[in-house]
Amino acid sequence: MSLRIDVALRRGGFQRRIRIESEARVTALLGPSGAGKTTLLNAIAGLVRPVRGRIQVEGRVLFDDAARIDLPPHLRRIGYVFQDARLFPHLDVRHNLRYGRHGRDGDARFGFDAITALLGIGHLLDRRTRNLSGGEAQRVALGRALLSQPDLLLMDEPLAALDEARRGELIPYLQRVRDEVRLPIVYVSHQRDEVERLADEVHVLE
Ligand SMILES: Nc1ncnc2c1ncn2[C@@H]1O[C@H](COP(=O)(O)OP(=O)(O)OP(=O)(O)O)[C@@H](O)[C@H]1O
Repeated sequence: MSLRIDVALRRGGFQRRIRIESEARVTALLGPSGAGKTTLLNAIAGLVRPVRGRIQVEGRVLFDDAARIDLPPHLRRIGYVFQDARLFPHLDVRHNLRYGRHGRDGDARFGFDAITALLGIGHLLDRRTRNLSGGEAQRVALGRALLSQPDLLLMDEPLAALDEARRGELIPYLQRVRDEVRLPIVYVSHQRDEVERLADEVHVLE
């Protein structure tokens, strides 16, 4: 796992240089509101353009202003899970999972059956998404992200919208993804205890 980031970011009046070098499976970004955590994830995903700098994931350069490299989001091979699941309300769980799937099942790194089993969502496939609990919806969102066959998974406070009990239910699934899926993960959170249960390395953005 390798992540090399050195970027200058600007959003309105916010301006910051962020440097992260990590070989960890799960790299956590911790820091107060407004520290730039979401902005950094968006820069990695290609949704925010850094003023300058370089972003390299697993040896692949996604952005390098000096070399004029700026891959569009759909070519970055990144899965993104947000605070809210953002599932498509008009599709059932199966079609949410199949949305954005790349490659054929046979040669896909993350297969449909393996991912639904890993996340314990096999029994939900025919359900409409509006009837899911918050934790179930997050597991489907995570499955959808993994089935897009990413090289890197970004998670922006995936537990923040859940109550304490649901949070406790979801954490073991996040640990399973960490342990059984060979994929670097960048995990944003406000909660140090949550980060300590999930991350190998913690970067604090002040
Ligand atoms: N589109 C925008 N236009 C102007 N300013 C922005 C924009 N997006 C973010 N900012 C500012 O950039 C700074 C960093 O925001 P960001 O959302 O990255 O912080 P964060 O660390 O993720 O915070 P939180 O934990 O509250 O999500 C904030 O001061 C925010 O107000």
